Amino acid sequence: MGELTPGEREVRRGAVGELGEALRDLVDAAVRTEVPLDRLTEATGAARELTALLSADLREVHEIASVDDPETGERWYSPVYGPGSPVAPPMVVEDFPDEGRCVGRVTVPKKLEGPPGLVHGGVVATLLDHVLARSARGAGHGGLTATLTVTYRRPVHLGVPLVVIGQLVSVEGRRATATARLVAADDPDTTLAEGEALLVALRAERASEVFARTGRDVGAWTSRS
Ligand SMILES: CCCCCCCCCCCC(=O)SCCNC(=O)CCNC(=O)[C@H](O)C(C)(C)COP(=O)(O)OP(=O)(O)OC[C@H]1O[C@@H](n2cnc3c(N)ncnc32)[C@H](O)[C@@H]1OP(=O)(O)O
Repeated sequence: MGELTPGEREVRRGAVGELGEALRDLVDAAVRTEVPLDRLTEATGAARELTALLSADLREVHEIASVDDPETGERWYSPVYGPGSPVAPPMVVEDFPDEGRCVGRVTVPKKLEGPPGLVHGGVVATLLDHVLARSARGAGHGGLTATLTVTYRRPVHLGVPLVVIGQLVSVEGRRATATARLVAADDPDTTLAEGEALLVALRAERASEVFARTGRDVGAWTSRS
């Protein structure tokens, strides 16, 4: 599919979000089901039919989705916040660019479980990484994560509304430092996990090389974004 007009993109984004929600429900059912074997087999056949339906027109692995805007960095299939992603929790993020801050709200479902009943530690790191990079990007310092330090202070439970706050702390040339906290929405004074990251903006020519395979102009990871 070629580039969409803004109107077409909005319509398609709505449909992509609906499919994403339906697939997240499906994934949730798939990881929680205890139905008998014959039902599992029946579901496998139905899932394969659905795959064939969607596979009639697929992007190559590096191609950017027609619903995305690579210049602003919007990713409709982001594994963190993408409305179309079956694997995203998904997190809903509010940006406060003037304050170099962003606030994510998320309730992590069963599919992202680590220890029984708890959120997988790698998922905690992913949520923190996202708000760390995003707080810097919102304030005009787009960059890739060069270092990420995560401190796990308390177990993070599945099915509980969480708030993840990213804050840009400092900028020096192409380097930005940000910190983040993850708390339960009903107990915001108790830090469950915290993160610190160094984000390094790509030089424009390096960004062209790194993203060449997408075939599009991707500006969101350089210092001008
Ligand atoms: C709307 C929706 C929004 C959506 C918002 C979306 C948010 C999504 C968040 C996802 C974030 C990710 O997962 S990003 C993906 C994971 N990260 C990556 O893939 C990065 C892989 N690493 C690299 O590509 C590279 O190592 C870089 C880019 C980090 C640095 O390489 P480079 O660009 O060549 O930089 P280089 O010249 O070496 O260094 C530049 C400066 O940074 C310093 N520096 C570089 N690396 C380090 C380091 N590890 N520790 C300390 N310092 C370092 C250097 O000393 C130097 O300082 P000085 O000499 O200038 O003083």
